[in-house]
Amino acid sequence: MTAALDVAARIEALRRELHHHNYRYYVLDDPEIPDVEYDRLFRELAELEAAHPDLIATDSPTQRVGAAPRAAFTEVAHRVAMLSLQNAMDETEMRAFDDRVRRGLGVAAVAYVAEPKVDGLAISLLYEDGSFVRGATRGDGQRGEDVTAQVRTIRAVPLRLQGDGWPALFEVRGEVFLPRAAFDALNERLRAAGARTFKNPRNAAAGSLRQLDPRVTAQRPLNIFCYGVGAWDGELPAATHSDLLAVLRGWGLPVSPESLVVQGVDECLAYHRRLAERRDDLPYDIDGVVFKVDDLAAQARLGFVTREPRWAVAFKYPAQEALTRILAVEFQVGRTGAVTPVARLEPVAVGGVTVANATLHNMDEVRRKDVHVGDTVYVRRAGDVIPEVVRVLLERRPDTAAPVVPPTQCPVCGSDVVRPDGEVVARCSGGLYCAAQRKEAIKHFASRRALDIEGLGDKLVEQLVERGLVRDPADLYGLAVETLAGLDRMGPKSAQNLIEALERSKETTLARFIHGLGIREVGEATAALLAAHFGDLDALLAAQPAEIEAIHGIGSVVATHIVTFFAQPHNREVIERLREAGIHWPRVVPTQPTAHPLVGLTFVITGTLSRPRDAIKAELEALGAKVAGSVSSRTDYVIAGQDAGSKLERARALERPILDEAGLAALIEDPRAHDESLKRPSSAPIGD
Ligand SMILES: NC(=O)c1ccc[n+]([C@@H]2O[C@H](COP(=O)([O-])OP(=O)(O)OC[C@H]3O[C@@H](n4cnc5c(N)ncnc54)[C@H](O)[C@@H]3O)[C@@H](O)[C@H]2O)c1
Ligand SMILES: [Zn+2]
Repeated sequence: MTAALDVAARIEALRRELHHHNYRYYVLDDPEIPDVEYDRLFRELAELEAAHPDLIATDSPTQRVGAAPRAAFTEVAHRVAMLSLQNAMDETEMRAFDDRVRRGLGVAAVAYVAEPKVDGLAISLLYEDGSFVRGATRGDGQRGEDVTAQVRTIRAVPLRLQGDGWPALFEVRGEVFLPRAAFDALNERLRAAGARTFKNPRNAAAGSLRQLDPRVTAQRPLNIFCYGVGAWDGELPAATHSDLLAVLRGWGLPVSPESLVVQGVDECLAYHRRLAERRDDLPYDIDGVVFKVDDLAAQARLGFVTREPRWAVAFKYPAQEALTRILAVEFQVGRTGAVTPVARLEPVAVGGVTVANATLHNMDEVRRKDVHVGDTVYVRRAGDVIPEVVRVLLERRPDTAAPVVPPTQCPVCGSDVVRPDGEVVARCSGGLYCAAQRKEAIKHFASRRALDIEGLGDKLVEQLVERGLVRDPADLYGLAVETLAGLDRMGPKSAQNLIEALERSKETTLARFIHGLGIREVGEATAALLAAHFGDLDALLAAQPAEIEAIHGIGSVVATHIVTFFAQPHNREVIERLREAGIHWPRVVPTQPTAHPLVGLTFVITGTLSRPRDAIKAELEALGAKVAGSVSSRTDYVIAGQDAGSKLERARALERPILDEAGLAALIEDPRAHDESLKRPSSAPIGD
């Protein structure tokens, strides 16, 4: 007695739950749980109902299709019901389907049409005298939503048919879908706008088509494949489903290029396997292959059960979405120091592979999705992209769930992690030392505009780091000829050349050295300003943020980057070792507030430069110079960019010194050059 009551209660609970999920899925296009979870509940209900037929109710989710139309749309009554499909989850179930079909028809083998089951939503297109007149969603199978205006925005739907021979009135059915790339782009836009994103392309297609404002639909590049017909005036112009598809194609209706006639169940299985291999490469999501009895007369003999035809089956692929638990959130350090959260998952099968990690992008994303360690999450993996945590199931959060705490220290090297205001990405500040950033740091240090180590190309740096010969830029100066000569594509000669280039690079300038350290956002110009201001490295190492920020042309964010960089003990160690290796530079006379190197000099700026003229003007004024609007005999320097016109001509006529941007950087870096140039007669202009 209690057992029977328990069953009835369980059936009731399952129905309530499934109704709720149907509403989220079909009406809101925003499912709470992945399909596999839904299917599990659905199967449990179907089994209980099969064992207790007296408890079946006509409003049970097992007896119906989809959900009733939304009241906001005009309702459309389907002349021929739009049904669902029976499923086969594996080879055994696929063979069982074929057995039922053969027994039903009393034949030894059956020809089927194979069609990819594109993951979108079913649509009915009504044509009258060759013109598109109405589009409708499936709804609950009997009544759908009138989406004519929305369907008109889909370019692939012909508003007027080609050729001839169509009946006065007929209905074609197909699947509207959103290609995966368009789905990614759409979610990106929604995320940027702070709006709710779609879980997958299917929900995005349904949500886009079921927009009350067709202008919104028009912005989403929906597509369609037609796979069948509904109401039809008169005789069908074909005896088989494959011929019918050919007729539709001839009228200009898009049919999947993958559809194919296959003979018997073994060819069905082979087709299913072949398409599985290409699943990730298709530009749209598919969740299986639909096999349909090709002979239309045979289809009619087989007929229907409650919610699905007996002559078709959806042979499913492994689901691309699943539920699992977050065991931990770890932080990975990228090549350029970006620190990214990664979820370690209880391993789960998604899209045919076992997934144990999923990206969480950045801390903003972690907060937006409210991810806690211990949470049950909805993960998705489609195409060849990294699996993603789509959503947290808050109702399944355990009491022990812990918020994600971003690290303050780099998990690789222990340096401080910083995240400047307004930036999304947190970064490790141990650029010179951090193992995750090694290759990039050394490549930059050796580059032409930094220490200019000739012959030390990217490939060679990679080799040196991968073989453990070099861990930071200072290690370069301890390399021996014999070690280098043993590397790929290196001989004794090139090894010797590299050693000599390393030797030459030791004689550099302070600005190049600062630039070579690879401090975030410190490029050549900023390095030159720092060198000019501080004069020597120790003064810079001891500088407070306020002093750096006071230098014209350097903002607070960059000042923070500089101070944080020099505050890392590991970075300092590398700098010390570089100095011990013998790297040196000519002393720079530091800029004193009272003795700016350019005090009293007048500049004129003309032409197009790499930075706004105002920025250069501000920089010059900070160094004590005046910037004038026109060239005269009292002009000390003319800074000329691209396409300079009359001012440049006048400077030449007056024989004033002309500098390009590099010349200006050199002057700021080493103001003594100015004294030199002033000693020269001003009749020797710099530049051409
Ligand atoms: N996650 C949730 O909360 C939730 C809720 C409700 C339903 N669902 C999911 O929806 C599915 C059930 O929905 P359904 O009844 O629409 O069935 P279905 O999607 O499994 O199969 C029927 C549909 O397949 C589509 N289709 C694609 N290609 C086709 C082709 N070549 N020929 C014929 N049809 C083709 C049509 O739209 C058709 O309506 C299940 O996978 C279920 O998990 C999920
Ligand atoms: Zn680090």
